[in-house]
Amino acid sequence: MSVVQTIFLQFFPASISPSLPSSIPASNNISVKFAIPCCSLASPVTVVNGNVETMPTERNEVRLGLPSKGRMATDTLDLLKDCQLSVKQVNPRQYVAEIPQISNLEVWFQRPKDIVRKLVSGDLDLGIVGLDTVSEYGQGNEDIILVHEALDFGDCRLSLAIPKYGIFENVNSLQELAQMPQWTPERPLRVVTGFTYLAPKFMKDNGLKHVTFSSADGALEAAPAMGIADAIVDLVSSGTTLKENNLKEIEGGVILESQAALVASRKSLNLRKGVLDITHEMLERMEAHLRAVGQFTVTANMRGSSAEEVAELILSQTSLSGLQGPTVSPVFGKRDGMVTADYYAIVICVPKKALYKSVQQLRAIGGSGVLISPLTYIFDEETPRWRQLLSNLGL
Ligand SMILES: Nc1ncnc2c1ncn2[C@@H]1O[C@H](COP(=O)(O)OP(=O)(O)OP(=O)(O)O)[C@@H](O)[C@H]1O
Ligand SMILES: O=P(O)(O)OC[C@H]1O[C@H](OP(=O)(O)OP(=O)(O)O)[C@H](O)[C@@H]1O
Ligand SMILES: [Mg+2]
Repeated sequence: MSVVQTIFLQFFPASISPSLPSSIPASNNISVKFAIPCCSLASPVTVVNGNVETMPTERNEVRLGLPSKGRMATDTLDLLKDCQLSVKQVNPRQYVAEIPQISNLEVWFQRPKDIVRKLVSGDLDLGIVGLDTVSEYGQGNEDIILVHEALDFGDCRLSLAIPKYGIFENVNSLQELAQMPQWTPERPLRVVTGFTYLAPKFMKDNGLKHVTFSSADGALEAAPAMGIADAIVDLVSSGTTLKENNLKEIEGGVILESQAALVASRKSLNLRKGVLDITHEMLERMEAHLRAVGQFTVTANMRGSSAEEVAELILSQTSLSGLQGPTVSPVFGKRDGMVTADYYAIVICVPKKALYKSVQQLRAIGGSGVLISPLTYIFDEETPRWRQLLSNLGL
């Protein structure tokens, strides 16, 4: 990690821009903070990697935005709980809370779209929201960084859907939809969606010309049957809502795949004290938990004349190799006054789907006293996502 130097300079507003950025080489990673005396309106600026950045609003606490309601709210709290991060909310109508395990962190409950907006405005530093919301409301803003893009809940896809009936009966791909003679400048394809940024962008990127959009917040699936629209762009998970409303997805019609993600403001990571450390801790806890989901530790006793012999036996079985090979330790006993190891205890890590097969294979090679317990965390040496985040920040 490179060193970030901080230089405090005093200056008057008129002298700010011309000389500073060019005098600082981009590779030097120098952070320059300006204190502006007698001028409460101007924000301090910082130079990171040669770029001038405005300091987000002055405050000391780090802020994490969590969904206040809707289907993501409970799952988000459950994930944090599984990471031993308990969100303490005094009462459900209060929008601020704390996580006692992480000091100086404020939790703010907000609607998902507002979490993204507030990350962009600098009113939040971190957030947990769906990737669909990040893309729709972040609109490609480079200040929003995906810290963990796969939190393993809120899985859905943003998809274009059309009726199964009428003129669409034999239309099964985006290409076929685009080539329908019905769509003209006078009578365009009418699409209803809550994704008013992503949907038009997708249609444009895919060369669909005669399209108009209207927006609605919910129950979009009713619009085609009501005659209000020809097609919809909405989230699909199980596909039940589409099916129940006689709609279908088409080939090439998936706009994006989504699940919950941990996101952060680049500015906050670069400039606000404590944000990078808190992000690191949250990322480590989340990765350790998510890696452990569905994994079990299996311990058993095996008879053998040496640890190597037992290890060889175990490694000869396809379902018993574990995360990094088996741990084999001697179990000592006393025979004829001599301390000997007739048994070896083995410990392996097995995914849930291979659990029963592993037990069968262990028994087949002489394993006994098989104990199984679920894994809570797997902490790796250093998470690739952390390295990627640092490199993304130029650190
Ligand atoms: N059917 C679904 N299955 C799984 N995840 C979904 C589904 N629908 C939405 N999501 C995920 O949950 C997030 C929140 O959706 P939800 O419907 O709770 O709120 P919203 O409709 O976006 O918010 P609001 O009601 O405040 O406008 C979505 O952005 C998406 O990531
Ligand atoms: O494929 P499915 O599993 O049927 O899920 C898809 C539905 O879920 C979401 O609606 P939600 O239930 O959030 O209601 P909303 O329209 O009020 O947001 C989405 O807008 C779809 O309507
Ligand atoms: Mg919804």
